[in-house]
Amino acid sequence: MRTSIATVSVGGTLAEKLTAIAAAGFDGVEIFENDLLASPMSPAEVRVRAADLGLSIDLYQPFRDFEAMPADLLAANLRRADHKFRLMRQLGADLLLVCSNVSPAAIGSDELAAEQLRSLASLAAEYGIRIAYEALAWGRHVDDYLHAWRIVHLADHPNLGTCLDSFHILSRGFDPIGIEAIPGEKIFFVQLADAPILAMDVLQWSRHYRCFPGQGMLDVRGLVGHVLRAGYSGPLSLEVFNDVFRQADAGRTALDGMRSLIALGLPEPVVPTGLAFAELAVADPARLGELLAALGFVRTDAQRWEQGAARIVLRTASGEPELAAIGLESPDPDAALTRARTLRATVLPGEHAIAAPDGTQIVFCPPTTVPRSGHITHIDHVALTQPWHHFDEAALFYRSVLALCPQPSLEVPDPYGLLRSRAMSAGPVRMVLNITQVQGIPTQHIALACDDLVATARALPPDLLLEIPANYHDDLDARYDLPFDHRALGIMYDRDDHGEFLHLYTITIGRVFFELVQRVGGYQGYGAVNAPVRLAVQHSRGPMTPQ
Ligand SMILES: O=C(O)c1ccc(O)c(O)c1
Ligand SMILES: [Mg+2]
Repeated sequence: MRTSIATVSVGGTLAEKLTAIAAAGFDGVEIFENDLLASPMSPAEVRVRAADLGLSIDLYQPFRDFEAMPADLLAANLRRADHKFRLMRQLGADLLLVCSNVSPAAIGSDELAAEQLRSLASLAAEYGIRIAYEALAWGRHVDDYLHAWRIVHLADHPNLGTCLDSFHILSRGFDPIGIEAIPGEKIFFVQLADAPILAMDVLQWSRHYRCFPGQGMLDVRGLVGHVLRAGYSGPLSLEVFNDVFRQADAGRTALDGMRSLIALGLPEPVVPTGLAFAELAVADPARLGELLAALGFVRTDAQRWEQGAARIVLRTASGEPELAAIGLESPDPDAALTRARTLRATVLPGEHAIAAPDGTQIVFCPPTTVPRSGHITHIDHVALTQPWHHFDEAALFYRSVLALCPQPSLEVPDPYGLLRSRAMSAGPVRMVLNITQVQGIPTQHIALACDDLVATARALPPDLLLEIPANYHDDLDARYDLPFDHRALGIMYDRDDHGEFLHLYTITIGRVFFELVQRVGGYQGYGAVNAPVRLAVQHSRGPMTPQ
């Protein structure tokens, strides 16, 4: 399948966009009109530049508010189209996207829409150009892909087909199964975008929050299946409007887009079965060793500390302690590494090691079984702080390379801003991605699963624990009648429909702190309701000093 991407999807000038898109390995581009209008390059120069970079120009877009207009506007509209066809000839593009009319002047008549689109297609044919008609999710009369297809069918012109855009179809909840009823050769173009589920006006949602397939919650993979079964053989093209991507590095965004398309073509990945270890890079392991010993860990060699299946490695390195590597138990480490390589992940020296977007090393390990040795049984989750403009990239990486399922994003108030948090999980493997724009050194934490938190907390020296304000404990007393002394033990608490969650935090050393968690029943979350209190205390303790 050929790959393409709309220039609107990445940041930079048109020239910078084309360079980044070519470097990421795309076959072609959709030229977005705004990018051309703002460019000092003439259409002919753009054509040459794209050709030099090995990119075909697959589509020019958008052409707006054309169909089903009062008869007296048709001539002016065709004149406007004629200008664009001349432009496209210089550009070397032979496909024009016409999106459904949003003008209040548009008339709700399929016959009129078909008739005017037929005139447009006839004019286009004189230039060797074809028209792809797309239903915008907020079109005035046409907002459904099957409605757009009915009009195309009615118009019955060889130079007129339809353009399917996954966002417009899936955002409105339309069933994509209907795609299979459209003859493949009448699907002239396919645009792909994902999006997080947000309750907002669909136009705002589309223009600001689209993301690459796999980064959001829409079933883009399923839609592509329908498109292929319909017999479509043209390019799969990414069309993403995203405020963050516009500001991010074009090369990195384009590569991420390419990764999302590669992932769509791969079989479902091998799912990891456990968190094998967490490795911290530390200059002076003494303080962390002291903390681990207090938590009941036993040192098994110069660098390794273990308790049950929870393994912490302290690797000597300069700088503040930070999380350097995470071990993932995989039923097939070789296959996991091959998949990562296919998805253009950075493969590191050493066995089965790759780099996550934030530089954290991920190591695929074979599963092991370990006897219990204390109350701490294994690593429950690892929380990583991401730079704000790499959040979606990280989500795609953890999903496509590591087979973790994204959970909905949460927003957590911090005294100095807002923290966005998204868990990625597969069974017992849980990672939490946090982004914050709050000034300070971003923290990372390792949450250790414990089978009796009350007993463990009793044995801990209080000066190693984060002190939780009395107001929090007063509120817990108001809400629940808990059978343990949460106040004296410094334990925080949450409950959902499936079970209970008890947790506490250690002090922060460098960038890293530990959380001890006990899940009772089938509690699904991470105690996010308590995170604002934890963040406020961590700020007041001062380890997150502004950089
Ligand atoms: O937001 C828009 O107007 C717009 C334009 C062209 C498209 O292909 C599209 O999907 C959306
Ligand atoms: Mg589109």
